[in-house]
Amino acid sequence: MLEIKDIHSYYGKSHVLEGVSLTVGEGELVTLLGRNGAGKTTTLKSIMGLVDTPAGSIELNGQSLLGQPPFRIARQGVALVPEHRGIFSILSVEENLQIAVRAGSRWQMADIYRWFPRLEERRRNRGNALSGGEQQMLAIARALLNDPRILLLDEPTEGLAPVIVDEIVKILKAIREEGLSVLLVEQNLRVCEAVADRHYILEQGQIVYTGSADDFRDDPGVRDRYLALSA
Ligand SMILES: Nc1ncnc2c1ncn2[C@@H]1O[C@H](COP(=O)(O)OP(=O)(O)OP(=O)(O)O)[C@@H](O)[C@H]1O
Repeated sequence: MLEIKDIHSYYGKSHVLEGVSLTVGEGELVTLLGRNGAGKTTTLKSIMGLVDTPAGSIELNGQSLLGQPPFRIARQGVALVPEHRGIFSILSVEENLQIAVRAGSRWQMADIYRWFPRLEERRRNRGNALSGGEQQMLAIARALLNDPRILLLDEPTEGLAPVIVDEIVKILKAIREEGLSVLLVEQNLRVCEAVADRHYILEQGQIVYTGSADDFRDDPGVRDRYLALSA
């Protein structure tokens, strides 16, 4: 499905990703962990064509994404939900969703309201009247309406109250059950362990660990070595 091999990414002269390789299989939910500044967001941006990635390869179902403009990458089935959510604050929830609806998409408004009853309750509220958790749900819902083949999520639970985090976990599990592939950047280990099939850890622009959910759970040393400061 998604196959990244040995990518190098830069901000100007600053060499941030130094040979990152990872894969996300069909229907797999994979997390990308690591301390602040490790390069997690940059990895998602590299997939989406938003940073300079002059070396390596990025393929979705065998088709190269590298070097294509972001709108083409989106059309090929990659959806990014960025950390700052990217919803329209002056539009209502319903309007935010309507402009993302695509004819022929696997998911339509009715599906979204079934998955996110809270968004249906709030459908006439403007984006800027929503809580952080509701904004996050709206951003995920908009991405789903685009009918992606893979969803890239950047810290969807950051700054949210525990009860809302639980709702996001439920949504992530539902997305996984639908068979959608997901690459999740997340600092909350409880969330990662609740939903993931596999984990990668990034450190200073390099992958330093990869393991199944079971391997990761059974090896607390990994956490101490690579994540202790941010967990
Ligand atoms: N627009 C930018 N211009 C220059 N350097 C940047 C830019 N964005 C990020 N960086 C640098 O790239 C490195 C990786 O940043 P990145 O945001 O990918 O890390 P991260 O693992 O997502 O961390 P965080 O959890 O803090 O978001 C950091 O050293 C950061 O300072």
